[in-house]
Amino acid sequence: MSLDARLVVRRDGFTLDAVLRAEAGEVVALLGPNGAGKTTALRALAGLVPLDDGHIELDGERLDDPAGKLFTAPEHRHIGVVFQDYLLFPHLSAVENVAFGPRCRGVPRARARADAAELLGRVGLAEHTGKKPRQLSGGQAQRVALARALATGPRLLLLDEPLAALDARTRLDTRAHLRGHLAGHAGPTVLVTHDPLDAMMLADRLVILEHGRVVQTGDAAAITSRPRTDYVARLVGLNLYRGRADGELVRITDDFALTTATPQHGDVFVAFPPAAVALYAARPDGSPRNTWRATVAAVSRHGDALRIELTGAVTVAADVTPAAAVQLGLEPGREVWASLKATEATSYPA
Ligand SMILES: Nc1ncnc2c1ncn2[C@@H]1O[C@H](COP(=O)(O)OP(=O)(O)OP(=O)(O)O)[C@@H](O)[C@H]1O
Repeated sequence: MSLDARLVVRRDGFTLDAVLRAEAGEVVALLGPNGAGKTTALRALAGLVPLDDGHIELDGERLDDPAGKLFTAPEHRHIGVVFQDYLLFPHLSAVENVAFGPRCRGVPRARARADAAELLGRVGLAEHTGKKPRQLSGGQAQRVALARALATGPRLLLLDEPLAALDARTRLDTRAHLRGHLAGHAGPTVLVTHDPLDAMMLADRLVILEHGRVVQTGDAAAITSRPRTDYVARLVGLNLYRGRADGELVRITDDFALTTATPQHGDVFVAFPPAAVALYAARPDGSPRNTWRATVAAVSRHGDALRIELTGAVTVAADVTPAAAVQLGLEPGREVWASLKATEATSYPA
């Protein structure tokens, strides 16, 4: 069971053109900012938005192929979908909601109900099978929606912002459970989210979508250590620059260069965490490399630290302790010296 798709959907002022592949049992997260095209991609996979070009192939079977005028209706795709707001039938109980799909496919009532009850038990809702959606908490409704999507034995499972409707506390618990439930699905899973934590905790692989295009793909470790766009760098909290490397020296602009720990040649990215940037009132002694003058543009709270946005030869974020911020008098307009250890800066081919 595998998914092989190139999704092309054209709209006024927006084009989605994304290649998406997922293996059996693999969970792929489509992650991107608002308007990147995540929902459009998911709806195209589900057959709710027709492709303008490209193809969708599941288990080697072509579902959609606009060039060959092939389109498979949503109900014939064998795809399970968990929508963002779950879309449970309000007048049906949890067990009836889950049994609905199999009943529509001709499974006898008693059998469908027994299977549905079994599925609800698996997602920890054995005690709640008779409840209507309005009698369920957000986290419980989410699990009913998941059980309903799995009830027809789908070849592909799609989840649209599966945790977005939940409060922070429920989200934490549900995220942990959801990961386990997804592992029980034999086919590929594609989930859409704009929350990097959801993506990294739930998915085996991340596909980053920006402006309708795939800009980066890889597992969480690869993406977080080697971001390739500003969006991804901000997501994982790294400073990111493009430059030209000649050995350890990377020229970022005409009058700014950084020394890194990783010799490269040609076009590269340079990344380092804000905590690797140290700030001083006067030019620090003994560390001539990677030291530059900067001006504080903004100060904000970031966990236990303060995040200092600096302008100057380059724009950079630095994390300092509140004590250091007070000592240095860090406030917008303050001039400081910034310093970065070469061992903290990584460069990799662009
Ligand atoms: N039915 C539609 N008709 C025309 N344009 C649309 C339609 N739906 C979405 N769009 C546009 O397509 C683009 C992608 O939207 P989409 O909802 O897929 O993005 P998204 O990544 O899911 O964003 P969000 O995280 O905000 O849900 C946007 O520019 C949006 O305005």
